[in-house]
Amino acid sequence: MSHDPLAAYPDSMREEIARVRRVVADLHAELPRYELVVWTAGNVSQRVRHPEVADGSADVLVIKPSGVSYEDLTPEAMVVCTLDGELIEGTRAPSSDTAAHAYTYQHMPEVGGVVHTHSTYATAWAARGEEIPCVLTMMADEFGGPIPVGPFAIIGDDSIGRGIVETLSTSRSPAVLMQNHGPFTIGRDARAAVKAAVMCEEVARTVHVCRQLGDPLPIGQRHIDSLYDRYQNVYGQK
Ligand SMILES: O=C(CO)[C@@H](O)[C@H](O)COP(=O)(O)O
Repeated sequence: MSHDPLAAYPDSMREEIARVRRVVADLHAELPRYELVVWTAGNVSQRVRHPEVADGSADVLVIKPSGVSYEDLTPEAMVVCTLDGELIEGTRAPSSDTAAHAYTYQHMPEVGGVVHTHSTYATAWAARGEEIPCVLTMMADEFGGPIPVGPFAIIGDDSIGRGIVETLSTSRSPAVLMQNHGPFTIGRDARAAVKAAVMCEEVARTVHVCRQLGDPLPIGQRHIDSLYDRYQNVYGQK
């Protein structure tokens, strides 16, 4: 009889994992569509919460397999891991950034989605280790201030995840520019994290272009707070 790696999880969680497989597979197509990646250089994940373990310790994450072309990322190709980054279900190894995603979920319980790209303009700011100043109303809306820089960290252990959490735990921004590497974004779900990645690249480009023409004008903190509050709590279809 074949072994079911998800057998220990409640039926409702297994159904949610199947749904999130489709969500995460579909969202990966947004990365090349918005020109945030080349080749396979980006990844998306979403948390699935265990309905009977409130502290999040039994949650899992769904992420793409490492090094697989975006056109081959079907729901069945997605990989399910624990929040320790251990493989639960998948036919290929999970993304090489799984440890960073997992650490973020472990230490930021409100986070439901994580995205990593090497999008050109945001990564250029990361290469300089300079935060993107909040000089656009669009930045105040989505980021609530500057987009911060996280520490230089080498892939392979928890150091990237630690840098993401240390930086974003003291910022309203859903995006962090990991020095010399590129942007990581978070959200209440994977779609929100993908939106943050799209908006991060857009404002990185706009502020870069602005800086070619002169010095951008600052926005007063009172206005940044007001814009952020409106966008986060009023804007759009509720
Ligand atoms: O930054 C890196 C490698 O340095 C990774 O983000 C890869 O570029 C994408 O890796 P996979 O998700 O395909 O494993």
